[in-house]
Amino acid sequence: MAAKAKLLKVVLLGDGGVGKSSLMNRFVSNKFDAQSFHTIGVEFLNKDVEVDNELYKMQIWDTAGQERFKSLRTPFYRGADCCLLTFAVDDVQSYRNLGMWRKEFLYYADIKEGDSFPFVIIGNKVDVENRVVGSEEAQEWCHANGRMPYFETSAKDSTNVNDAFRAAVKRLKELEDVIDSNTKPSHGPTVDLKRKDKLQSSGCC
Ligand SMILES: Nc1nc2c(ncn2[C@@H]2O[C@H](COP(=O)(O)OP(=O)(O)OP(=O)(O)O)[C@@H](O)[C@H]2O)c(=O)[nH]1
Repeated sequence: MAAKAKLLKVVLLGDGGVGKSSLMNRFVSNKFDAQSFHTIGVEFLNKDVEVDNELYKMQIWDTAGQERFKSLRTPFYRGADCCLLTFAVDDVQSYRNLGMWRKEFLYYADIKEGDSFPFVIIGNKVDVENRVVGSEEAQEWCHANGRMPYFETSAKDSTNVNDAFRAAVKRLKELEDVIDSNTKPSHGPTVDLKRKDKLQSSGCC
């Protein structure tokens, strides 16, 4: 019998119009709609993936980025296993808002600032000619804010979309490995690491 896939709740956040729905649809159905409408509330789709010989069912929650839908999206943050924070490389305000999105997620997911949590940052729309956010600048921000993995994607032409979603699973596994190795018996001082939410940021990768 085939092994059962582990269910992972993945939340997609970012300003309205940066391409969250388009990324989800490209990843799950390999489709792109140039006339994509704003999301109202949340929608989710599932996709099975294999990472390091393990099966995962990624349940991807696409949220409405517009401020007026805040109360509709925030109840869905709790229980998330990973979070993809998205901006568009041709929209500097969406890049400046990354910190706000991170804070909003941690607050409503009830995760303490400084706790270890698998975020991945996505700079979408790299196919456009008028990009205004540079790669290095974005990478530096990711490094300074918990060494989060950074991917530049295009939902339109598929660039890096699979890799960005899979990176969320890999990041989760990396942080779990850090927790596992920290909870193995050692001869050092005893620290209560039974609960994931007590682990401080490990700052790997
Ligand atoms: N050129 C280009 N356009 C894109 C890309 N991804 C999305 N778009 C377009 O950007 C617009 C907004 O895309 P959506 O996927 O609806 O954006 P969203 O982040 O889900 O927006 P909200 O639902 O309002 O939060 C649509 O016209 C898409 O076709 C991309 O990679 N390249």
